[in-house]
Amino acid sequence: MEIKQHALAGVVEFIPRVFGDARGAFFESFSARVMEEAGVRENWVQDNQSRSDKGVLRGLHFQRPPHAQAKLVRVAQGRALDVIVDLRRGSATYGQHLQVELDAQRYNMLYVPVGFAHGFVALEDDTLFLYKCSGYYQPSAEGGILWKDPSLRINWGIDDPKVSDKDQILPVLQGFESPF
Ligand SMILES: Cc1cn([C@H]2C[C@H](O)[C@@H](COP(=O)(O)OP(=O)(O)O[C@H]3O[C@H](C)C(=O)[C@H](O)[C@H]3O)O2)c(=O)[nH]c1=O
Repeated sequence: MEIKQHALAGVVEFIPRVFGDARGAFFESFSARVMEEAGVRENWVQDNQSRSDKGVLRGLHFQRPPHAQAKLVRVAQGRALDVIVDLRRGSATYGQHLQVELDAQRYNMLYVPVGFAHGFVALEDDTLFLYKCSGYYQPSAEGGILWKDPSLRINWGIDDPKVSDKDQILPVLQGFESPF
């Protein structure tokens, strides 16, 4: 397992060893020991899975404390461009974002600490997006930032994504009071 510390403090990418053979492929999709080695210490309490066709964009979401969630995200089928935005008020990289392509060839995974808004756009049909959460779903604590906020300068690589009505009315970062 390759462990890559990204420029946004605390964000870690895991690139597992994938064992291919004539039958297909195998890889370890979660190891508490590897998390410990990487300094990731979370109590994962909920696994989520969503399926999205090409062009579907979900995000940018978070849950406010005390229901904030760290996430460990990966793609089990297809490909997605994952995007996280640093909303930690004390962070030197506040408002900055990171993009990581997740796919079902390398099976790379991204650890997203508490304090980030998270979203992705599916790059292929039938993209299966799986993620662990360190907090349970709490609808009343849901918040987010508008995916196309011009101040974020995110290049999603797609002009007209399919976005839920709920996500189309999320606030922009300017004037936003981060809860982190
Ligand atoms: C997130 C969630 C949703 N739901 C229900 C609520 C709705 O009836 C339905 C779809 O929810 P939503 O439209 O919020 O799903 P996404 O747009 O994929 O939301 C996710 O999108 C981005 C990528 C994230 O990082 C978050 O984990 C999450 O907000 O599933 C649940 O029952 N439990 C849950 O944990």
